[in-house]
Amino acid sequence: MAQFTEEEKMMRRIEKRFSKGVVEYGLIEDGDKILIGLSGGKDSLALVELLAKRARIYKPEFSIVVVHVVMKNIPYQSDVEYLREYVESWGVPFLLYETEFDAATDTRKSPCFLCSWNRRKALFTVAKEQGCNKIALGHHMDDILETLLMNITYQGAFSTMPPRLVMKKFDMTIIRPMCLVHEADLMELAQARGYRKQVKNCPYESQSSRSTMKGILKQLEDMNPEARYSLWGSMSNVQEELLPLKV
Ligand SMILES: Nc1ncnc2c1ncn2[C@@H]1O[C@H](COP(=O)(O)OP(=O)(O)OP(=O)(O)O)[C@@H](O)[C@H]1O
Repeated sequence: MAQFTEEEKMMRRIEKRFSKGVVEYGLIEDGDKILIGLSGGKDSLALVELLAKRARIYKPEFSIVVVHVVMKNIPYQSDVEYLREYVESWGVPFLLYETEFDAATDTRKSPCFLCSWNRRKALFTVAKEQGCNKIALGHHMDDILETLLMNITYQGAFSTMPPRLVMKKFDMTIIRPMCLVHEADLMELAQARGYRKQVKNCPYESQSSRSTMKGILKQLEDMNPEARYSLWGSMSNVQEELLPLKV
């Protein structure tokens, strides 16, 4: 019987969960043109590899293009040449898109909100320019569960970042093909591939509530090793009759 190395086992786990997510949530269809948002972090670097390999398979037939958005007014250095080389090594076209925003014009909104809003706008602009019908983001299962816990705790809403979000108004669909992939596996992949770390020096960056939720997810898994699957399952098993719905 074939013996797999730890690295091969990790890759098989990632590819299996990636394919399951893609099929279960209907993320890729024949004729799709998908724009991948590449931040330079480990998750979107992995997403480029997974989608590039998938695009070589005959069915469904789809094409991909990658964009890295640089926010000129944020002193956040990206190693653009490294990203370009990495993406092109997978045979995928790489685009660089520079934009900026003025945090002083809307002081009611935090710079982080404005930055991510403008980054999202840039992704839509490039997707339209390139004739893409979908935008793929590098969120994984842990990101989605942490957002679920954050939305319950801070927003009082049972919601998260869905694997597939159809935005009718913009004629665009956001997809998260790594929705079932575990972050621990992506960390191993990053090490195995030796991704170059991007210098993060955004003066506004704070990850506090997300890293608290990461800790809570970990505690839940310590209590019940199946907790992540239960949390995930709860999102498609809403028992309305057992909830306090107002009359
Ligand atoms: N500067 C950017 N240019 C293009 N896409 C981006 C950029 N920043 C983020 N994205 C997209 O949005 C997703 C979520 O962004 P977020 O900032 O939460 O991720 P990250 O932790 O910086 O990086 P990654 O998820 O790639 O490890 C990324 O996975 C990527 O697909």
